Formats: sequence, structure tokens, C-alpha cells
Amino acid sequence: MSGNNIKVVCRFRPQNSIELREGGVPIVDVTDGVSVQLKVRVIRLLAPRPGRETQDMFAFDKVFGMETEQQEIFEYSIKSIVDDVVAGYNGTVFAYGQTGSGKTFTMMGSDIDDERNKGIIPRIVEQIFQSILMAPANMEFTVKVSYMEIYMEKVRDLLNPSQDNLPIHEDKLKGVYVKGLLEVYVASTEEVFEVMRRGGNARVVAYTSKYLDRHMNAESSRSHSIVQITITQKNLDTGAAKSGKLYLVDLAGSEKVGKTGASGQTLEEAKKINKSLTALGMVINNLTDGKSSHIPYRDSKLTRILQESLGGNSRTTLIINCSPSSYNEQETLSTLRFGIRAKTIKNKAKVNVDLSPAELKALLKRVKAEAVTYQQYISALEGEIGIWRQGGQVPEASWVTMERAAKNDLPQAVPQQATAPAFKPIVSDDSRPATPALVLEKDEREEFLRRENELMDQIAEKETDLANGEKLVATITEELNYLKDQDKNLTTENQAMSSELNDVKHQLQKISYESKESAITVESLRETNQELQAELEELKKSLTAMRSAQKVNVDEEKIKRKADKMAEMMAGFDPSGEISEKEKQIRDALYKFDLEKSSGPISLEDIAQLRKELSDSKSMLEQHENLIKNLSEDKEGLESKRTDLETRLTSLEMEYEELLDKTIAEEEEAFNRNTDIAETISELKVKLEHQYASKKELQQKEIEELKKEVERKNEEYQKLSTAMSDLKRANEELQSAIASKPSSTGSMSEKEKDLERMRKSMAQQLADFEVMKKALMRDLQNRCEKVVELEISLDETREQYNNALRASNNKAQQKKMAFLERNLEQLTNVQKQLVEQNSTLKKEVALAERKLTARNERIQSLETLLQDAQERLISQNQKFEAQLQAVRERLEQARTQKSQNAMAALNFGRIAKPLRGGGAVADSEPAAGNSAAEKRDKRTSWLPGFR
Ligand SMILES: Nc1ncnc2c1ncn2[C@@H]1O[C@H](COP(=O)(O)OP(=O)(O)OP(=O)(O)O)[C@@H](O)[C@H]1O
Repeated sequence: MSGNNIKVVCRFRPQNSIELREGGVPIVDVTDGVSVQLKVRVIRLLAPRPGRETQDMFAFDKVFGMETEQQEIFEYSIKSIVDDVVAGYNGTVFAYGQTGSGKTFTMMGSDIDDERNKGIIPRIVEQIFQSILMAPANMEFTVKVSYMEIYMEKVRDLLNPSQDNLPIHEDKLKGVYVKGLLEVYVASTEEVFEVMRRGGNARVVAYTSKYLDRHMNAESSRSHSIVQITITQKNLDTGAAKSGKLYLVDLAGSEKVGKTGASGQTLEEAKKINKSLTALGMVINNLTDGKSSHIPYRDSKLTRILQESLGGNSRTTLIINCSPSSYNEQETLSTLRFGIRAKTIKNKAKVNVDLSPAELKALLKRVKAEAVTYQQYISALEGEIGIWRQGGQVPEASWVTMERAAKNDLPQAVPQQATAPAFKPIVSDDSRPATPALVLEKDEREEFLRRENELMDQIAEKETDLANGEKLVATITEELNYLKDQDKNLTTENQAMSSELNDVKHQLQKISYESKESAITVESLRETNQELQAELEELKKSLTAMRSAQKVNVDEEKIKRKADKMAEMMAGFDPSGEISEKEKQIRDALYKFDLEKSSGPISLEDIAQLRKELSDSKSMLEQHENLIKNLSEDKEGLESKRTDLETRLTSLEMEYEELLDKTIAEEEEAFNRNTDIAETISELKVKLEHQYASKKELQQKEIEELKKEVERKNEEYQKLSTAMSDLKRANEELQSAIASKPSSTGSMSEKEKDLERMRKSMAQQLADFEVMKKALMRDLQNRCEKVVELEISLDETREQYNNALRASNNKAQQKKMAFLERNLEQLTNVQKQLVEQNSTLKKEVALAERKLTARNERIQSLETLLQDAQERLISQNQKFEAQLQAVRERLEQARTQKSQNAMAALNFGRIAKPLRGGGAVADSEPAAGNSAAEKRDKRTSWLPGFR
């Protein structure tokens, strides 16, 4: 075991594009390869002079300039560490620097296939397997790899990412270690790369690309990654074993929080990362200031894991990566200062050996001898002290020393006080008694420290458990809150639904109430309707009765009037029964004539009588002719009167029409706004016009008939005149016959014959006359009837006309009539409306009933739904609880399975694969190497994020 300083090397990368764009210039000067000079430009803002330059010099074990190759770095700073680890030492390689300073480039490189640019880790792996190959054949090696990351002060196993908060433990044998970290056995570089590829996939990298322009690197690693390679070797001949552990650490960016522009969660993260780096700085400070007895390894996970690497059992190399640019001069300065401080740390590296039995025996023997020597030395010292204490003197040549004890050359004079106490308090007279200081043996102290560490680990573990428990409690509380929220929501929904239900019920009650009300209204309306209908019927009946009574009266009056007129008119014809009388006389005369003829010749008296009678009949005929003349004159007068009446009627009709039009127009104008009255008037007008037209037509027909009748009468009159003239002629003939009778008695027979003939013709004429008279009388009667009827109808028309005139003139009456008609109409309308309302209400009632039934059904269905929903909710709740439980269990299973799977995925790493040194596996290596090379050819990128 020997004290050795941490090796610190410094590497500058070339300026990147951001620095160039921002106008950065290289400010580093690497001249001798071990020191770097930084030209820092200080601008005095107050003085208007250009800035002055100050020069800082930093010396390291090695300084690599911007153009340094990866191989060079490896050769100088790393290769020896690999050899040490293979030899059984612990080794650590740190890469420290700001984001984008080239830490990952240095550790991993840009591409594994790129022989030139691959980083130190692939080179280390290759070197390890190379060293194993070079080892003696009796040496058996096992190589284990683990890969972890410290993110937000949590240790996460990158080969088993479900383990994201692993505890750190320490024990006597293993030292400080991460408990539960997956260690994978590997037998080739390819397997190591595979392990690292898998681990790299799980790395947490926060991209701050949106800050790229103004700030730092695009892929800013926010976590510390640690690759741990453990090499164990065993001498198969002696059984002696050694193990070396190599930590390859890519630290997170060391820049100040503000520089990355990170904020929010990233800011929180940066603070925690900074905490780790601050703790690292504190550990380095305390290790190097020479005063501090306490090293705060426990302040962060990083320093705790790397405890042995800093001031402990490790050969450590720190690579500080810097930017050469003026743009990052402050970060570069602080990085360089960090490196300078770390350089003074002293480590005590030792080989971690497991001795063989022979070695152990030898060691025991040696230790026992040493123990005897020490025992003798102590006894000698105690003897010497005893002399001194008793006030005696011991010559300097006899003083007990370790060398003499080792040579077994101790003076015998010194009394042996084997039973002397280990220490005695020194009592001074002039001072108060001091508190006895317990001097602990070194082993005891170490034991105490170890115990303390163990206890601290237990505390840390408990804290983790506590944190996990708290997390679980938080999750459960969250779930509980969620469930409570759900419950609350459901209760609210439930309440809302019940209030809705209540509303619906209220509505239902209201509807049923309204429906009852409507039924009552319908009933009352029906009754009113019936009453109105009855009233209407009565009115109609009375109206019909009145009309019929009026008609009967009118008819009776008409008949009576007609009879009177006829009587009056017929009284004018043959008032004294003269015609009948004369006719009778003629008949009598004819009879007598017949008798005389049968009895003998006619006497002169008889003839005189006959002549007298004849003259009488002649005068009567003249009278009759006069009467006929008078009648015809009367008829003409009547005709002219009728014509007058007709013209008057026509003019009156025209007047009436004009008046009617005028009145209607006035009425229309007056009742312009009242459509009902206008309608009534127009209807009335139409009715009247219609009535008037029919009447006019009737009268026209009658007039036509009368005209025809008059013509016929004329004809009859002509006939009658002809008959009269015949009678005259017969009479004249009779007179002449009478006159000639006394002079010609001889020709009596001839005269008799003539008389006979005359008598016959007279009888014939009389019969004709009789017939004609009858016909005449009949015609006359008919004509009289017609005239009477005509007069009556004329009177009626006049009356009607007067009525119409009165009606059109009498506004009040008209209004009344219109009002009455309107009333009637309104009543009819009301009746109609009532009937309609009734039917509508019936329909509505039916509808409302249907709706009511539907609503009842809906309510029932809603209630069922509500109940269902509640039941479902309860069952869902139960199911959810069960699911939650199942999910928890599954999660637990998955976690365990995942860890098992992770192990399974890296199945090549579950079993230790001993490798023989000196060609024990060299036989199979070329083949493996070939396949590895083949695999490499196929791969373009072996780690995510590597270009
Ligand atoms: N020595 C170098 N030569 C050429 N390019 C380099 C060198 N060092 C770094 N780079 C390039 O600079 C960029 C940033 O480097 P890298 O990712 O290694 O930085 P980092 O310090 O690991 O950043 P972070 O802290 O964010 O992980 C990369 O593109 C890398 O290829």
C-alpha cells in the first residue's frame, strides 16, 4: 500500500460551432504538455480603455491540446489504470467539465467502429480482455459489468431500470456498494458493448434544444453515469485471488444553473445535480486542505459511491474537459481550478487480495512473530516508563526502540511490568483534573467507523423505505381522493337525477291536474254547446214557424184578394145577364119556330114578334159589339198601363240598382274595417240581386205569356167579330125574308125551306156562339186571373222593392239586420268553434293521457336506470378496488419479472464465465473476434445518441 496522488489530466476540445458563431476565440496556450496558460480578458467597464489581459497558469499531470487524439489520451492517462485493476487495484476515471466540453466524447467516443474516435471506455474494455489474454495460463479471470446512473440524487440501475432508487451499503468485506445493483458477467468486448448499449437506452437525457442558440449543448446530460467493471482473478495453482474494481464516471455538466437556461423541472434537476457536484467539490476541498478530519462523503450519492476513489483505496484519474474558447472562459477557469484542487488528493491504493492458505499461514506466522516483538517492545517500554516515573534515569543508549525490539536487543535492566495499566492520568498540581481521554486503538476506530457506516446505511435504507412508504401513502391518498371525487361526482349526479326526477314528478302532477281541469272545461263547454244548440234550434224553429205563418197569411190574403178582384172584374162582364137573356129569347123563338113549323105556317104576329125580337137581338148585338169594343179598349188601356208599369219597373229597377250600389259602396266604405259587416252586406246584396233577378225573370216570362194571351184574344176577338158579322148578315136575311113574306105566299114552301135552313144555320150559329161564348168566358176568366195575378205580383214586387228601398235606406234597420245576421253567424261560428274546441280538447286530453303514460313509463325507466347506475357504480367501485389491487399485485409481479427479465435479457451475464489467462480462451478468441467484427460492420451506432 502506498500513498499516491490523484492523476489529473486536462483536455481541450476544438471550438464548437456555437462558440465560433458567438465570435469566441481560443484563449488556451498549451506549451509544455503539463501546463496551460489561459489568457483572460478583463474589460473595465468604467474606463473607456481597451481591456487588459491577465495570464493564469495551471499545471496538471498532462494537458492535452485541441488536436489531441483519443488514442493519446488513453495511452497516457488510462492504460496504466487498466493494468492496475487487472493487477487487483481499484481504479477510477472521472470525466469532469461543463456541458459540451467533451466528457462523453472522451469517455465513450463518437463511434465504436471509428478506430480513431472511439473513446476510452471501449479502449479500456479491449485492453482488459487483452490483458487477460496476456496473463499466465494458471490465472482464471471473471469480468462483471454493472451500469448505473445518479439522477436527482437517486441511484438507478441502467441494466434494470425498474430499480430506480437503489440504496448504498457498506460492509467489511465489500466496502461501499450499491445494494441490488445488477452485475452482468461478460466474456468479450462485444458482450460489454451490448451491456452498455442496453444501459445507454435507459439513460435519462434532458434535451435543452430550445435553448441551443443562446445556451449550451443540445444533448446536455443531466445525470452522472457510472460504469463499474469488476475483474476477479484466481491463481489456480496457489488458490490466491485478487479483485480490482474500475469505475468509469461521466459526470453531469458542471456549469452554473443559469448557463443552460434550464428552468422548471430542469432547474430543480440542475440544483440537485449541482448538489452532487458541490458535494464532490467539498469532499475534494476537505481532502486537500489538510485540516478537516471529516470528509462529507455522505452529502451525496455520488461522493458516497466514489468514496474509495477519492482519498481511499483507488488509483484515480480525473480528466477535466474544457472548452478552449473565450466564449466559455469562466466555465473553463472554474473547471481548471477544480482540477488543480483535486490534484492534491492523496489516495492509498492497495491490492485487494484474497490470500491462499499457504500465504495465510505464512502471514499468520509473520504476524505472530510481529506480535511477540510488539509484546516485548511494549514490556520494555513499560519498564523504562516505570523507571522514569520512579524518578530514575535511563541512559539514552538503553532507551527502548522498535528497531532494537525487532532485533530482540532490549535491555534486561528495564523492569518488566506486564500488569501495568495501559494508561495513567497525568496529574498536575497547578491544573484541575482533566477529563480522561479515551484513546482508541486504530482497529477499534475502524470498527467504530465501519459500524457507524453500517448504521448510517441502515438509516439510509430505512429512509428509502420511509420515502417509498410515503410515496405509496401519497399514491393511495391520491387514489382515495380520486375515488372520493368520483363518489362526490356520483353523489352530485345522483342528487341532480333525483331533483330531475322530482321535477318530472311535479310536472306530471301538474299535467294531470291540467288535464283534469281541461276535462272539466271540456265538459262545461260541451254543456254550453248543447244549450246553445238547443237555443239555436228553437230560434230556427220559431223563425220557420214565423216564416210559414207569414207565408200562409200572405197566401190567404193573396187568394182572397185574387177572388175579390176576380169577382169585381167578372161583375163587369154581362152585368144584367142580357146576353143570356137574349140567348134565351132566341132559343125560345127558335123553339117556337120549330113548334110552329111542326104545327103549321107562321102567323103574321109571330113574324112581327120575330122581327121585334130580331131587332132586339140586333140592338143587343150592337150593345155586345160596343162591349167588346170597350173591352178591347180596356185591354188596350191595360196593355198600355202594363207597358207603363213595365217601363216604370225597369226605371225603378235601374234606380234601385244604382241606389243599392251606392248604398253598398257607402256601407263598404263605412264598414271598411269591419270585414264581417262587409261580408254580410255583400252576401245580402248577392241574395237580393239573386232574388231580384229571379223575380224579374219570372215577371218577364209572365209578360211574355200575357203578350201571347193578348194575341190569342185578338184572334178570338177577330173570330167573334166574324161571328157577329155572320149574325148580322143572318139577321138582315131574316128581315128581308120577313119583308118579302106577305107578297109571296105561293112560294111558301120555298120560304119554309129557307126558314128551315136559316133556322138550322141560326141554331148552328147559336151553338157556335154558345161554344165561343163559353170559350170566351173561359178565356176571359183566365185572362182576368192572369191580370189579377200580374197585379198581385206587381204589388208584391213593388212592396219588395219598397222593402229593399227601405232596407237600403234604413241604415239602422240594415245595421240591425246585419247585426242579427252577424250574431247568427257568430253564433254559428261559436258553435263551430266550440265543436272544434271540443274535438281539439278531446284530442289534447287523449294526447296528454298518452304523454302521461309515456312520462310515467319514462320515470319508471329512469328510476330503474338510476337504480342500475347505482348498483353498477357500487359494483364498479368494487371492481375498481379489485382491479387496483390486481394492478398493484401485477405491478409488483412485473417489477420482479422485469428484474428477472433484465437478467434474462442479459442472459449471457447471469453465469460467471471464467476466462483463462495466457491463451486459455485464446483458441476460441479469433472466431469470436471475427463474429464480433462482423457484428460491428453491421452496426452504425452502438449507443443511442452517439454519432
Ligand atoms: N476533442 C474533441 N474533438 C472533436 N469533437 C469533440 C471533442 N470533444 C467534444 N467534441 C464534440 O463536442 C460535442 C459535445 O461533446 P460531448 O457530448 O462529449 O460533451 P459532454 O461534456 O459530454 O456534454 P454533456 O455534459 O451534455 O454530456 C460533441 O458533438 C462532440 O463530438
